Amino acid sequence: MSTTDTDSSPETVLYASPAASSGPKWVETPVAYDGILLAGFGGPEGQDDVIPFLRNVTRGRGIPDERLEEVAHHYRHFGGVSPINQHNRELKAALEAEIAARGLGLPVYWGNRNWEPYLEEAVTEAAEAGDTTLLAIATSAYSSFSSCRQYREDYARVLEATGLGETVTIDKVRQFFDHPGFVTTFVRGVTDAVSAYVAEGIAPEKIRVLFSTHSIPSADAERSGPRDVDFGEGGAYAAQHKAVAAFVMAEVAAAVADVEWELVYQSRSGPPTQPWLEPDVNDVIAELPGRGAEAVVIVPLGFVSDHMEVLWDLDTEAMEAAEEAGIKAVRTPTPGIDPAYVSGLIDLVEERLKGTPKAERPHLTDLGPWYDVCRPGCCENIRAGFKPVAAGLRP
Ligand SMILES: CC1=C(CCC(=O)O)c2cc3nc(cc4[nH]c(cc5[nH]c(cc1n2)c(C)c5CCC(=O)O)c(CCC(=O)O)c4C)C(CCC(=O)O)=C3C
Ligand SMILES: [Fe+2]
Repeated sequence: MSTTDTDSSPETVLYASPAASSGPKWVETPVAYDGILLAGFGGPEGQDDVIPFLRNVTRGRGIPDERLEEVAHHYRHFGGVSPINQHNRELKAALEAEIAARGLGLPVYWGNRNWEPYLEEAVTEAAEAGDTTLLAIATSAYSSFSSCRQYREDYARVLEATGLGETVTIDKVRQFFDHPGFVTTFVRGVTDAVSAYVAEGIAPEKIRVLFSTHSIPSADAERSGPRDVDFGEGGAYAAQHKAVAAFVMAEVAAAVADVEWELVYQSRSGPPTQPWLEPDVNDVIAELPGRGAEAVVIVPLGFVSDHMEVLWDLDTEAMEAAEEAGIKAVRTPTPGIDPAYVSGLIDLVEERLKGTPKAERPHLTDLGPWYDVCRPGCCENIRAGFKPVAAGLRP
């Protein structure tokens, strides 16, 4: 399987033209970006925010009220506060420090898709400062509607809503699932966890590593990534996770021991009649003792920080499942503001500023380095219908 650009030569990296309204839409020379747009998911920061936030997230997608109540309960348990905004404040500060250390002189504007500060405010602030050629970093590493295209739809929606569509362009860095900066935390976390179990006297054959990511509708998964490349069952989304997990486990085998692993899914929503990616993390944990496991390492491979999906679905529910199953369990860290992750994100910015050829771009799996510019139809979602997107190749 190859992921060469499908409608241009594999070596060709395309860049947005700074002038959105005139001239070619895409050019083949690097762009002098003048600001970074840090795009977050957003989360509530008090009990009164919880329901309005959930309505924002599910707007137009027909999530039943019962499901909203169920999810509201997870937030209420933590005082109505998701840690995700605080993570992004810290990430913004860390990115600014790295940019300053490298003398790049780029401001970072932070905005969220679903809660304050909204992307609208960030883009308006950038435009007011005269920073109109923006490079977005979304806090999301893989390809799928929810993890890539929906961010691009929101950039387009915000440009329209603010009336800045003719003055501001928003490009994005490539999906970074296999960039060393993102993967380092997971390699270290799994290596440490497996080593600790072995040091406790647990044989490697009795250990299982479960890589967990957000479940998505199977139909979205099939459409993840560029339209005309076949990535097998689960599309690019599943293929990317499996490739990164295999890389991590090869590192663990070299450092400690060979350990069995599996990709599992969490946080499913939507009606039971709609197929989503499986198996569920808790179902697999329940079966582990019957398969000879005594200890499990849970790896939040799909997530960049310890937000609600990690705190509730893994640290609360999956830990309970492990206790019920009578096996030992640990959860490894997310990248958060790991210096390797922060510096990796700025490497992604620099490769765009410099126009680093694809062949020289760091990537740890055969699937990468991923596209800078999403191809037409990439990560489409037929349920949500067609909406305009930014940061894509014009059809
Ligand atoms: C792939 C993926 C990521 C990873 C990529 C990325 O990070 O972007 C992600 C992240 C997140 N998802 C989050 C929260 C929610 N996701 C929901 C709903 C959904 N997520 C989906 C997918 C993903 N989600 C899907 C297919 C749905 C259902 C339909 C829909 O709405 O598209 C709902 C609605 C209620 C429910 O159905 O559970 C909530 C509240 C938070 C914030 C956590 C916090 O506050 O700390 C974060 C970081
Ligand atoms: Fe989600």
